[in-house]
Amino acid sequence: MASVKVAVRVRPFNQREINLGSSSIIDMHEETTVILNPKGDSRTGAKDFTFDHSYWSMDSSQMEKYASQQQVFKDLGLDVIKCAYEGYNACIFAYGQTGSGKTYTMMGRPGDSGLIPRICEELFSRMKDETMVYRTEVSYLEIYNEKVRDLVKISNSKESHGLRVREHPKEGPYVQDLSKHIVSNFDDISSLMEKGNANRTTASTNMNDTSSRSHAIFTLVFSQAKFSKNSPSETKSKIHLVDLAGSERADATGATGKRLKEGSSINKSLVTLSTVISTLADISEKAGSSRKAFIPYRDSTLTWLLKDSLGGNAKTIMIATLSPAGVNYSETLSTLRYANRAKSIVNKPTVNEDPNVKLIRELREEIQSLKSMLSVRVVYSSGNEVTPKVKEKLHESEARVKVLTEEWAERWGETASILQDQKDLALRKEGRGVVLDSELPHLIGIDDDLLSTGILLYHLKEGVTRIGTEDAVQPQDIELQGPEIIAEHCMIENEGTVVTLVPLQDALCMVNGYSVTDPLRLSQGAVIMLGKTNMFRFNHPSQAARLRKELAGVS
Ligand SMILES: Nc1ncnc2c1ncn2[C@@H]1O[C@H](COP(=O)(O)OP(=O)(O)OP(=O)(O)O)[C@@H](O)[C@H]1O
Repeated sequence: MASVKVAVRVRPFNQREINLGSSSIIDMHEETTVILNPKGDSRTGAKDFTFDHSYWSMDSSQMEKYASQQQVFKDLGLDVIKCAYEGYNACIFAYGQTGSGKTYTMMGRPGDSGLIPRICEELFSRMKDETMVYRTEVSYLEIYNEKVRDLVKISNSKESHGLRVREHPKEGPYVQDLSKHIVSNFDDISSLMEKGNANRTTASTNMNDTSSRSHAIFTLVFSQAKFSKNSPSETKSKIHLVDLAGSERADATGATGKRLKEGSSINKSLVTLSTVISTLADISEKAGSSRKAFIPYRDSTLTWLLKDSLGGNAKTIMIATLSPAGVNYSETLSTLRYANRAKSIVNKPTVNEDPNVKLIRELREEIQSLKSMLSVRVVYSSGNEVTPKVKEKLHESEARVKVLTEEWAERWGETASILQDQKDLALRKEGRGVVLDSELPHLIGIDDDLLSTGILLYHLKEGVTRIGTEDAVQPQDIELQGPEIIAEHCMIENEGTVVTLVPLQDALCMVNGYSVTDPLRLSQGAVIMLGKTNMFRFNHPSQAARLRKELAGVS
């Protein structure tokens, strides 16, 4: 059980508020936030709220009071990193009036990054255990007018503007056909983030020049696996980092037409969020009551997708952002009340251990206890008829552990070797297909065996790649079989931009249907036949990119 952690943060005055001559209505002392009613007197008009953190970020020149992006990250971001490495799901969501600093807190500005980039950077900098295999997958979506849109993989098809939310019986709600990207370093994440941010729906409103009109959910799925002392461990943590669209009043934003429609959709999600939060808070406050309350997760796309983060299997942090200005008193008070309510929500986070690994661990525990049971029986009651049954159970469990461990190791071995190549090779989901991106020149096997189902991709490393059979005296980098393949058949020399096929000892080599006996420079898309049955397509990604550019310049 873990209560939702709640923080509030007040930003500096913006130009509009300065022009209006606004005075500050927010004060903070340690964890307490005090809001003054600009119309009341100091005695009757002050209300105070206590949170896990109250961040005063109004004026960076007041160093001792000022809460920087780094401070917020240290308190909240590091919690998320801890969850990721322990295998818990985590969620941070920023809530607040439009223009109050949600995007600044979550994403930040160039040179002054917010929680999301800092969390991603720290996640990678902690991947130090060399015996561990790490896997990080990213997706980025927005919910705009209640529809889910992929922010990284934008296509013009109608479907990508309204992806379906579905629910997996074990893994919970997910977005069907959302693109997922395996990333191997912070730069990979950064470029996805930039792409997604540029695609996010923003607009200028009276309250904020670049107001986010959508709810944005940046999701990291972080897995770790290790095989040590003959036993596997594998955990998976899902982290949602959420920048909500602003809560707003139509009169304050001056919204009409399209902006008003956005406002009502944003509010539909926020109203449902509010109902979900208050129902969950009621449940926790009336713990022990036998009545089962209905929680309307499905009433909005946002709450449905965040179901696990609200009252479920996740450690959740809410950060409520505030304007300091008196003109925003009622909005700010309502944000504080909302945040105060969220403090009561109790989640039920558990470590997400791979089910097979869990089973292996439990069986090992059982084996241990069976063994100690046996040793006690041997000492005190040998001849007892229960012993054969215990022995049989022990053998069964040991055999089962062996099989499960082998299966797991094989599966992880494959994943690990793909991840090893990850710098050059990226597997991404696109629509219903999977796209394999590689930056290095490579050969793709074109198999004429109707029954073969795998895809063969051979990277052509810098220097020489030897191709032949396993019988060759010198070990070959690519071993082939089949008619007319000789022990040392050919070499492929990769000198960066130039890749050359070098046939050896009259070996049967054909390129684009022509027999080749002398070294030949390969060009993008060439079809290579080695022997009578081994056919490959040659891809040179950087050459292809250059050709694409040239073609675009021509048309
Ligand atoms: N703590 C802060 N320190 C300095 N500037 C801030 C801070 N918080 C917000 N700002 C600035 O205030 C402006 C509005 O902030 P931001 O866009 O983050 O608001 P928002 O809550 O995301 O708004 P919306 O809901 O309309 O998207 C931006 O120019 C941002 O840089």
